[in-house]
Amino acid sequence: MNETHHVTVKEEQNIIDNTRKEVTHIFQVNFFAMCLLNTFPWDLLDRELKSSKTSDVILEILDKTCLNAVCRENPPSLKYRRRFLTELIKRHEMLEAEPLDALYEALGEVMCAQERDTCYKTYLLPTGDAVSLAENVALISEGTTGLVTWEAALYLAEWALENPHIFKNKTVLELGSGVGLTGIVVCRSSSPTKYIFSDCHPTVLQRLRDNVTNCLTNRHCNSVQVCVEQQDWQKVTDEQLRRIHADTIIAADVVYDPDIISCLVKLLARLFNYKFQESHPDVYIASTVRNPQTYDCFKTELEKAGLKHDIIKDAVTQVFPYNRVSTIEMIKIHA
Ligand SMILES: C[S@@+](CC[C@H](N)C(=O)[O-])C[C@H]1O[C@@H](n2cnc3c(N)ncnc32)[C@H](O)[C@@H]1O
Repeated sequence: MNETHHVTVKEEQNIIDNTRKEVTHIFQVNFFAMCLLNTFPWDLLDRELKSSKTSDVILEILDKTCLNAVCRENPPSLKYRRRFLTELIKRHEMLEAEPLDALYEALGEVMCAQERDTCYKTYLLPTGDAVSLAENVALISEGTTGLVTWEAALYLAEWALENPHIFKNKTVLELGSGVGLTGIVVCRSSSPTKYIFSDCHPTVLQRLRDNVTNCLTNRHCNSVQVCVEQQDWQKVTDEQLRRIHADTIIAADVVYDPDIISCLVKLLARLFNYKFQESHPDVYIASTVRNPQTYDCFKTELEKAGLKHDIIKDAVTQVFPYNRVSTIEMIKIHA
């Protein structure tokens, strides 16, 4: 019997449809997280345009990005949308097809509007749910790094999605929460009893409160008790720590400046040495290793404070789009 399988017209159409769905989905995920435009799969789009000989895929992308309801409500920055639409128009022009009115109308709309300091980045969860956070356009502003989501926060959130048991029915304290991505994902996916977001910077705290209020409504996690606290690692009191009584402590990208390492380690040592807690908390810290010297200094300080650590090497499923070139290391600290 001849076992050669000839691809039927229907199967071929299915392959084409799936490829198109995949391309439009990647464009949507990258657009809402405001990924660099050169990380978009433009070559796949070009191929799709050439093979289908229609502009349909461009219209689908437009529908899933600039014209999508999420974009109307929580838009990426104007500059970003302008550059995105300009690139989309360029790709479409290469097809030598009739100009698409919808593309030019969308560009016209963003050309007239006025840029703001704040934009929205939206991260899509595996359930399809969106987490839209108000973030600053600049990586550092108002003297803080806390107004944007950093890669280690996205990594820690991906790890949390795969390890809900670490958080389920626990009181979780997050140090240096920034705009709140990790905690919001944990609260939406892992059913902690209580989640305490914390930071020291007043503008960051205000932004954090807004994001937490918008992203953690009763619809998302009605059983989690959520609060946002001002907590400076240098000033946090025994009374505050006693009241929080955390089972699990997490932090992302808090080891970036040699000046703050010593007060962070002192706080961690206090958390381990408290008599009021029958058992030690579980402490997980995810860090982007930008400067190996700074990171080594953190580990040396941990050792000096009598704290040991294990490197967590779990592979995580990639959920969020971010630059995975830099090394991100997660450690679990123990006494
Ligand atoms: C690089 S950002 C990381 C924010 C967030 N965890 C993320 O990864 O997206 C560092 C955060 O640590 C906070 N931070 C720095 N020093 C602190 C201190 N002494 N006490 C409390 N928070 C601090 C900053 O305000 C900032 O929000």
